Amino acid sequence: MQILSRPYGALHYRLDGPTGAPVVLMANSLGTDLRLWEAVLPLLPQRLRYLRYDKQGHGLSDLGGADRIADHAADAAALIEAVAPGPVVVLGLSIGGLIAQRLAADRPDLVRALILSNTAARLGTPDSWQTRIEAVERDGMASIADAVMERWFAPAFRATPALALWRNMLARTPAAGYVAACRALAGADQRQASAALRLPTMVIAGEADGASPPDMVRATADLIPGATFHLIPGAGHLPCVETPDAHAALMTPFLERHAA
Ligand SMILES: O=C(O)CCC(=O)CC(=O)O
Repeated sequence: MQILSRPYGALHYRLDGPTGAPVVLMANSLGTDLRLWEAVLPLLPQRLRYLRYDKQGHGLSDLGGADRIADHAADAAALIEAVAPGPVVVLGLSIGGLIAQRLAADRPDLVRALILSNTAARLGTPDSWQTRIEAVERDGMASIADAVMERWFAPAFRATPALALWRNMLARTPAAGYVAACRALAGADQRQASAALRLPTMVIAGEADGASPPDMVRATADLIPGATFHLIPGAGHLPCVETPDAHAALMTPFLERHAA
């Protein structure tokens, strides 16, 4: 297990791939840990190195209490500086995509190109996040799990035995870590900063995504000059889990081109 020391404690990460190869940083969604990428990782170019991590308050990382996306972006910057010779390609999914956009805005020296999957420059509303925070604080993580599974996955995947594992991952996320990340999402509006981004960017949506529907994702692609928009038919919020072949097929040419 690999650990980066942060002021609040340990940040758990994992680096896979050939020593010295160009690095791709992968930033997870809300309520998931670095296992999010396990199905898609073997399908991506094997000449590259993949740096995954558990954002604070998730997986094996300590709870930092960060309630701003900028704090999560600072963790990502520290990880790149410690582990990878930046600039790197950053792949962020959902809140991970907001972290990626913030990182590219705050530390353009560390980011070579962006893949923004199932995300937007603004996700939900402060009120919708407050409602979710109150539900978790009152009734615990398990109380929101069924509704979240419906937003994460299309019906066909929800009928498979694998659903139980993803439900468990969510339900076992520390409530305090989840709530802190919800607070960061409530305050996150990257629209102005992302409109000023000037780097190669691909944006991916899932046709059946109930958390970041295609129109919302497309609006963010339209905001970033030169960004390309791609839709995965039948995919929900986590195409790296549900349709890894299609997700990898879209990302591979971009990675081959931009991960120097
Ligand atoms: O997945 C994320 O990072 C945030 C978007 C969301 O609300 C996903 C969910 O439905 O839990």
